[in-house]
Amino acid sequence: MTMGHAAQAGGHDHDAGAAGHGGDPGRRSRVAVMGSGSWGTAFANVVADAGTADVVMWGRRPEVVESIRVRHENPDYFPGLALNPALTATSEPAVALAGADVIVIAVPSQSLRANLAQWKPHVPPGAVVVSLMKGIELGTCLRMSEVIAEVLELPPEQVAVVSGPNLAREIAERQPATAVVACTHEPTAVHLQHICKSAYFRPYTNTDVIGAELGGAVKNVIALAVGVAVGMGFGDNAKASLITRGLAETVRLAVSLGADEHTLAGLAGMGDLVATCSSPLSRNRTFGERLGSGMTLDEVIAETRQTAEGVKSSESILALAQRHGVDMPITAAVVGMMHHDLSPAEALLAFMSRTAKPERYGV
Ligand SMILES: NC(=O)C1=CN([C@@H]2O[C@H](COP(=O)(O)OP(=O)(O)OC[C@H]3O[C@@H](n4cnc5c(N)ncnc54)[C@H](O)[C@@H]3O)[C@@H](O)[C@H]2O)C=CC1
Ligand SMILES: O=C(CO)COP(=O)(O)O
Repeated sequence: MTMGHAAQAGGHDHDAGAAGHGGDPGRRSRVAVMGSGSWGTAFANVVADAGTADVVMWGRRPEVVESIRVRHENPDYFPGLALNPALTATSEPAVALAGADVIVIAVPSQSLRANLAQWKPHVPPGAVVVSLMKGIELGTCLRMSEVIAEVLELPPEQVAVVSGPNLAREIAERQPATAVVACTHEPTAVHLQHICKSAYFRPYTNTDVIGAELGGAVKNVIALAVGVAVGMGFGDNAKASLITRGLAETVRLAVSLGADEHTLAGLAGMGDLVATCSSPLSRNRTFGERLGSGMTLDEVIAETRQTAEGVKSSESILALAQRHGVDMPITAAVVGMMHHDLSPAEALLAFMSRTAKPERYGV
């Protein structure tokens, strides 16, 4: 299903128009979307379709930027798909960031810190920075919003997260979807909700940033495990078991880090987990499926063009869990397969031969 631009443009609320942090209630927002891969492009298009803000994208490759600007198309990620003609693009970070009151970031998680260091001199004071990323930094075990706050020296009310069941291709095709906009400062979340709410994209606010981010990061790891099971030829019982026990270990970690467990029962937790683990569009699930079907890790890596965040983040998530004394057996099995030459068959054996337990423990 692809809806025309006229159909989406009217979908925004007028009751949520209060400006966010440092904003001027009467002024139209300027949104910079940093990253023109799959999700950066699809989300920039959502904001342009919502119609309440001017949107400029930043991308590294001049030819992609030129195509977005002139032909309203991102040929690398969504060939043939018409982007909103109001979307503009640049390959100069300083140009994208100039005058932005909202900065949305969609680069691979492990490159975020280096990108922020380059962008920092151009970030306007008072801008709200929104993470679309679903990863945990290697080494520091920090969530993306924590990396943003640390490098840009921003208070929590200027840092937000958008997460949920948001497979980029479906959203680029303007299929209906929901999401969570999380910020500890609720008026900021409401402002961002206003900026990205359209006829096909329905964001809900939440003040639980920790839960929203951990839900998004851990589901990538569980999707790798589900993919492996699918690749090994297993059916829906195995998938449902991994999704459900994956949610259990996500909740254990998130709650021990201060999240509200209701967030993990919501769109950024269960919603995203179900979408990602069920969809052939998921890069993480596809990565796992290739490994489970007998390809070597090197072969899978060579075939994977886009970011499968769970591969690297599985290590930082397991380190975080160990630091907090949280048991995450599926994550441990994924780390074994991704980083320690554990075969899918060995990982399955390790998981199934764990000591018997009550369903609910350690929360
Ligand atoms: N694609 C999806 O459906 C969704 C992705 N996400 C998250 O969004 C984040 C970005 O993912 P995608 O856009 O899907 O990835 P992608 O692989 O499609 O695009 C990543 C973009 O970052 C650029 N890039 C790569 N290395 C870079 C570096 N060192 N510095 C600056 N830019 C660099 C690439 O050229 C590309 O434009 C990830 O954390 C992912 O988990 C979240 C929701 C949905
Ligand atoms: O986060 C996503 C959907 O919400 C996209 O998942 P993948 O990164 O596995 O494609």
